[in-house]
Amino acid sequence: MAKEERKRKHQDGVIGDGESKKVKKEKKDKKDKTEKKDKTEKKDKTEKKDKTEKKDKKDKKEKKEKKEKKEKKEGKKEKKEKNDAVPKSNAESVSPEVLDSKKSTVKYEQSEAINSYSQDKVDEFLKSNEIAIDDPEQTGLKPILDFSHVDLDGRISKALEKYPTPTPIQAASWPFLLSGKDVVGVAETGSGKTLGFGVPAVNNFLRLGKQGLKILCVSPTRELAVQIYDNLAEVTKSTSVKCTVLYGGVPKYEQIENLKGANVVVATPGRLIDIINDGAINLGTVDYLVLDEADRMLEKGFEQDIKTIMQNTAGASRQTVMFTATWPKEVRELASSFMNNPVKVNIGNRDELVANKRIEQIVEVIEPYHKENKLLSLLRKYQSKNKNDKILIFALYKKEARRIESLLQRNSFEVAAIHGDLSQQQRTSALDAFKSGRSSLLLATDVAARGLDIPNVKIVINLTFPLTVEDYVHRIGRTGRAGQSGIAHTLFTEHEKHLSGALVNVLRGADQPVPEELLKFGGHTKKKTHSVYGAFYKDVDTTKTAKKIKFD
Ligand SMILES: Nc1ncnc2c1ncn2[C@@H]1O[C@H](COP(=O)(O)OP(=O)(O)OP(=O)(O)O)[C@@H](O)[C@H]1O
Repeated sequence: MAKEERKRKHQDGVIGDGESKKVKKEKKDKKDKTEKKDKTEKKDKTEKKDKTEKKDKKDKKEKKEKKEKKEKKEGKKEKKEKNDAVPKSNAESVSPEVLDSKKSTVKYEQSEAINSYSQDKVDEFLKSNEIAIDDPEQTGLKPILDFSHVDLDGRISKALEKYPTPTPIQAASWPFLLSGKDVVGVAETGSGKTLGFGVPAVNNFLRLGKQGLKILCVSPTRELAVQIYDNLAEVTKSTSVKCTVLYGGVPKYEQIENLKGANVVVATPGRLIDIINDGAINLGTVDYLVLDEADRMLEKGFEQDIKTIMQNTAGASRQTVMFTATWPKEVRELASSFMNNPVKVNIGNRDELVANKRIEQIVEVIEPYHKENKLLSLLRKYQSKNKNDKILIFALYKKEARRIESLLQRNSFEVAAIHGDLSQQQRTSALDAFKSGRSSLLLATDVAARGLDIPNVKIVINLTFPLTVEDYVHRIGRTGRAGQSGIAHTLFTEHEKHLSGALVNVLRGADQPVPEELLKFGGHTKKKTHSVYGAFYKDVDTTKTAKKIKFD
């Protein structure tokens, strides 16, 4: 097992539920394999004869399939040539637009309001919001600049009333999602991605009079699954659409009961597969599948689960949607193997790893043994400014989290904690206390790094740097959400020096100051440090000589 993967497994909740089951299953599979081997050898002899006969048949079949494939390809090429004939900048001429997607039932009509605005206006909007759209079919669909520009079911529009305008990721991705296209949406943390994929899903469900279980959204952590569920339940509250959520750490019975009549399921992969194996859910009708935090879902720890889930859904007629704030090159190929000609909507230059620019990033290079005292003084400093400012502290491992939790308690800090040694009930109530403001300090492992939308987190403190710089971007993204500002204060030690180059790039990319001490690790910058993410570093200035930090 790769070192990084092993490290991940020591973290809590980041790896999917049902991990131990997986190991048991592997053992069982191994045993079964040895038994099977003897049988197979005997069988092989008899089969050899049959095979020769079958081979001839197979060859004929393959020839036929090849021919069909070739014909199909030529057909596609013809279609592409047709699309290429529509100039990108001349999208108005396609209006009024009724786009039949590959999913025959889905229709999206570009509204008069959208048709009436000029390409210059569109270009200006795309430019000022740093939106890049890569549409392989060149449909020329324009972004929506206002909620009224899209014909949403009235009950959904009502749920959106509290928001003034669509966020850039919503504006740019909705036309494609409503058209039934596969979409990869990459946008900064806290930029409204949940409604980005949720609203079109529910709208098409209602508009097309769908029935049964149609929408499945898979998320890497239990807390995030619950949050997505809450969002979708809010959007659908005055409709007959039934949403439900499946996650581990709590009894299955009630969740299975709730599946009856569900149209939308939000789930963590481990519990979902468990319920598939119980035969208690049929995903065969699912035609809208979302991977939230998609890069995380495609990492090795989840990859096989995702494949299993995909195989259980409606296949060819499935619309597949992946949303994320970080999109390392290394997962893109795998992602595209699950998708059909996806449209890529990129907000900000997300080909590079970029943090939310509204977050003030402070990085202090310190000696490891100073970390705990430093944490205490930081907490005093930030709490003296405003006692009620919410502060989220990240530790790397649950063992560390436990130690820090008691350190804080000994020093009279009231802290809620969320890590894998706690029961799901304790995790949920700690998160609730922090969300509601009853507790202004939350100590967490990376189980809380991704996706959690906690109002008014003012400060994120990284007590220990995460395993990857992507995780860093997600962690600090718990502040500065929905247009607000925030502070991320990171303690960086020699133990993480292999990530210094990547961190320098993130700081520079967000116009943040780079401490001298961090640059001094420059000579140690490695090109590849994570088995999945691989090299995502730009070159950094390594001309400064590295000064070795001494440890006692
Ligand atoms: N159109 C909108 N206008 C203003 N706020 C919005 C809009 N859409 C969603 N929001 C709010 O923005 C906040 C962040 O949204 P969300 O949790 O979907 O972010 P995200 O992009 O998924 O972040 P992450 O990458 O961390 O998962 C939420 O509180 C949500 O209610």
